[in-house]
Amino acid sequence: MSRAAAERAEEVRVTSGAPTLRGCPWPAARRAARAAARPLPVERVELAAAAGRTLAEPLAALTDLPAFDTSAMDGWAVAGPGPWRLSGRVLAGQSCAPLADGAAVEIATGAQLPPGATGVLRREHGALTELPDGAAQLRGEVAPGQDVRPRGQECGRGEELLPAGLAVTPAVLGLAAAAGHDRLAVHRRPTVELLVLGDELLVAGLPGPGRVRDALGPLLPPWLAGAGAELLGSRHVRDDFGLLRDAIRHSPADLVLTTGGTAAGPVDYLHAALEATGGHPLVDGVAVRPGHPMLLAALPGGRHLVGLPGNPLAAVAGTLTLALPLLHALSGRAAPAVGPAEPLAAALPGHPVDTRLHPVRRTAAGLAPLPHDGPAMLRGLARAEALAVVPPGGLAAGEHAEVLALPSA
Ligand SMILES: Nc1nc2c(c(=O)[nH]1)N[C@H]1C(S)=C(S)[C@@H](COP(=O)(O)OP(=O)(O)OC[C@H]3O[C@@H](n4cnc5c(N)ncnc54)[C@H](O)[C@@H]3O)O[C@H]1N2
Ligand code: MOO
Repeated sequence: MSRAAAERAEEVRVTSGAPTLRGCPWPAARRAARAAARPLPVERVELAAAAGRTLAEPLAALTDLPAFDTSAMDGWAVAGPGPWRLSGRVLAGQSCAPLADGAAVEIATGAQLPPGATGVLRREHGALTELPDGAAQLRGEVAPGQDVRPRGQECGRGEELLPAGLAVTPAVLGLAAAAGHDRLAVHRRPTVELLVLGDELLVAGLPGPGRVRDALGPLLPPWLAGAGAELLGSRHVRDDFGLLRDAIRHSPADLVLTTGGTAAGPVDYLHAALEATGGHPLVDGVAVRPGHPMLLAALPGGRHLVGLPGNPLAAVAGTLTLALPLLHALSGRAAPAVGPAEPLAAALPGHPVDTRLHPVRRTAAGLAPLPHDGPAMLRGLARAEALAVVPPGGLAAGEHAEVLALPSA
């Protein structure tokens, strides 16, 4: 089969996929994005390469932690009740001969406790005197087991430390190393190509008559990276049907993310380009403000497209509603935990039928709505900690709102 014929066959398959949700309720759109993809294949990679990916298997301890009885303080390991006769020293990384009752050895934090030791006397709590034979005698109070981290205190060998589906953060890397891992089983990173549409956009300098700065080219990549994606590239595509069609058709990315061109303006070619490339809309418009023209589509070759509206706050809504849930699904990442609903410090008016997403900050009085929340504005978002989810009809002051955390970068 020629490449063109193969592409056509694939296009037919995509077109006969799931039904299109049009103008669907906001919660259903998020669920549809999450359900649109399966996790990418599993790879075993070195720890450094696993950062930012997602655990494909539960992380089990390969050893007891600590792996040996450990001194938690600098001082002396002692055996039995005092006073003790002092001899020698054991440092971290060294091993030491057994201690008989009445004996003590100088010990460093992290050193292996000698067999027979019953506790550790901190340096600042012990007093040394000289015995008639010239040896040192140690006095002090030590409870049994004091300042000892016993073997297996944190976990036993084979114990599950973390579940699959967790993002590999720096803390996860540290724990994996501590527990004896050299490599981790993680999902392949989803790849993304960002296509920024709009002839009016400037990438540098001052906005001028009819010209606006591209706000989404700088805003989106850190969020995509934070979601575990690999950005293959970010480029501007002129308002030209053929250029957009070809950019979508030939993108090698798992997710083609576009900004602008979702509505019905004279040069809004996204829907037509999607159709021409054999894409099948899964979600076409969502009952949410801002952001209602956002869309999600299946593309030939198992790829996906998320179309973010051009207005920057609407694009953010589309990112949170469609792009990030899809990326989480591809990465095999568990959905971020939804926090408890929080009380509002002031009323948040609603849309008659759509969900609203409103930038908020947490204050002592509750969630404070931020001004400058228009679809074309980022001033409110830039100070926001989260977006409050406002159901149709709105919420009064004191009522509780679900909050959508802004993604980490
Ligand atoms: N007749 C209708 N017109 C519009 C509707 C509608 O329902 N009926 N919806 C409006 C809504 S809501 C939105 S949101 C926008 C969506 O428009 P597009 O996705 O087609 O985006 P553009 O037309 O290309 O741009 C809209 C606006 O955003 C600015 N923009 C675009 N990209 C960027 C960027 N990267 N950085 C900063 N600003 C950007 C662009 O200059 C426009 O001002 O459609 C409404 N119209
Ligand atoms: O999605 Mo539009 O930005 O609601 O105005």
